[in-house]
Amino acid sequence: MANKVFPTVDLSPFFNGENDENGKKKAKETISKACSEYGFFLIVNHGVPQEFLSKAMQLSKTYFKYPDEEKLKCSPKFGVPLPAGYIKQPHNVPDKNEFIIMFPPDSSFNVLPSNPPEFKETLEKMFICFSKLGELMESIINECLGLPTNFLKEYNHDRSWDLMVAMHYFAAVGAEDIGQSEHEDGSCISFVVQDDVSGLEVQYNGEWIPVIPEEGKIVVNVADVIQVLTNNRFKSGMHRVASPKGRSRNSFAFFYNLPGEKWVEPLPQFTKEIGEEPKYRGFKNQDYQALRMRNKTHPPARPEDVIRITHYAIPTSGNQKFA
Ligand SMILES: O=C(O)CCC(=O)C(=O)O
Ligand SMILES: [Fe+2]
Repeated sequence: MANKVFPTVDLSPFFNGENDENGKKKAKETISKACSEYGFFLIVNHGVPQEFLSKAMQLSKTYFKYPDEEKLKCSPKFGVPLPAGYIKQPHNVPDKNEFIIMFPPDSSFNVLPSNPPEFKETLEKMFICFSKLGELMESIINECLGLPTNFLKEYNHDRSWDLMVAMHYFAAVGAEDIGQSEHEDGSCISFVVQDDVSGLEVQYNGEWIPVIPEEGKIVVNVADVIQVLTNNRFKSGMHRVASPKGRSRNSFAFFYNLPGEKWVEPLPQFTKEIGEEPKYRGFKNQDYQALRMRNKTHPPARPEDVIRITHYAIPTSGNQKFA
């Protein structure tokens, strides 16, 4: 079954030098439409070889099958600002998953597995591939939005806040189990590589639409930072991962982030230059990220108390949804 809603964008024109202007234009139109409606699309010919992705997925599956005592050898270091390493969700949270979080390969926070052999090196290589892909996607989105050349690149110049997560979702046991609860990503742009077990779903027109796994395709979504900068022109899509039935599921997520010290607010191009009121008050990225982290460390009793980007929304008559 192929994806009904989410379009596939061929990125090959962006690797062919200057000579496929038509191909680039088509890709940008598709991306712009998807981002203004629901924020998700898929990419092919993205420059990350399929054999490499399959190998990474296989190594990740092997790792997560190890007994806990082996996996716990990668427990996060004490005293780090953000935990990197192996983490299993506590029993009292609805999300039934475990994962390895990593920062850029040169980060001293990383605690990466020494088994299976080659897993660590593969994760590090993958991080670098995704970081490059993030730069490319950011430049395409910059063009889709008609921003000055290199605007986003200069604004988001420091890659040390990027992170990658190797995820393992446990097969469903109870009816209310969820793989990952509904959320929007707090990044600029996110990438997901899924195995062949479905689960990722995006909210669109009040329905949860599955993003069907297709070999070789990488899922891309624009996230909260882009939504705020563009004053909602591009949407940070709400998504979740359903609990896999019968067998477990593996995926990789890469978050192309904005450095913590950056100020985020709707850009003049999407507000005063076009006569629109800003839909968000400005904030320092790290303050928002800290609130999101608190959602995880101290989950609020009521789902409506989870801090999302709407925390910064300015309630106006034209912004009823956020009031
Ligand atoms: O595993 C997936 O398919 C999606 C993961 C995700 O949405 C996330 O980690 O933010
Ligand atoms: Fe996500």
